[in-house]
Amino acid sequence: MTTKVHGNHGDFAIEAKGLVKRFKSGKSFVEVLKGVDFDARHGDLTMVMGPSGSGKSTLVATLSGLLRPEEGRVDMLDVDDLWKMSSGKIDKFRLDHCGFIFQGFNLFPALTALQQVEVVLKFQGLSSGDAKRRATAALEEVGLGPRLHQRPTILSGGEKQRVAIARALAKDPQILFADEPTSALDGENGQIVIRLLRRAATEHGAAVICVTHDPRLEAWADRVIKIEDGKIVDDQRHTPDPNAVLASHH
Ligand SMILES: Nc1ncnc2c1ncn2[C@@H]1O[C@H](COP(=O)(O)OP(=O)(O)OP(=O)(O)O)[C@@H](O)[C@H]1O
Repeated sequence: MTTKVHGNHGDFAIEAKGLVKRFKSGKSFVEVLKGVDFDARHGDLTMVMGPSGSGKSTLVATLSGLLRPEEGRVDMLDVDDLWKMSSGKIDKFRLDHCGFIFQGFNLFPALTALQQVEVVLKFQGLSSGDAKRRATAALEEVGLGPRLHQRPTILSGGEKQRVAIARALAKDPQILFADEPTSALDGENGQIVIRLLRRAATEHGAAVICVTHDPRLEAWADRVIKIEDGKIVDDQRHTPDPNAVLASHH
């Protein structure tokens, strides 16, 4: 299975130019993104790092169609200038092509692991049978085959994050956004999660964009972009080590 779909932008899944985002603060505006150029390649795990408040989450929100920038453009897959599209089309694009993983898991309390994943696939238009098969396969891929019928309250933090990853990967997204995906987890579970993100890039060909504070995650990255005070201050390619160790096992 591969999602190496090349849109209009060759190796690039995302190409953004001159992003400016301002928020109102009292009577004035605070500029949180100060003209950011950003790109991400298919098959790369691209890490976005930087201090708290530097604009990482804001950048991801403007790239993924969640937050409209005041200036700049975002080209993604076969879309030129995402923000020129209607909000309905942006939502549809996000649903069809992007997966999201957040720190807080964002699971529905009443649904089992299987239902959490199925619901998204059905929303995308899959039949019940196909949704069930795809959801089961995605949960098995993250090692949750034995937990299909459990609800979030009895799952550990690491298991919940794996459900969220299965939900994001089940639709085989070409672009996967992860915002602090390991920060609520211990080292062992953090390692499971970062390895799954690495695999999403290597084996599924997804462009994985991972926002993190944790410099230890750099070991898995193809590229590390550093942002400070709304500007990109460093951008380095790395050779990832898929077998890197985040924490000693107890
Ligand atoms: N909706 C908003 N309204 C006003 N200010 C905002 C809003 N969202 C973010 N900000 C401000 O923009 C700045 C950047 O926020 P952002 O969440 O992008 O930073 P971050 O680098 O992701 O930080 P963290 O690592 O703490 O999550 C912060 O100063 C924040 O207070």
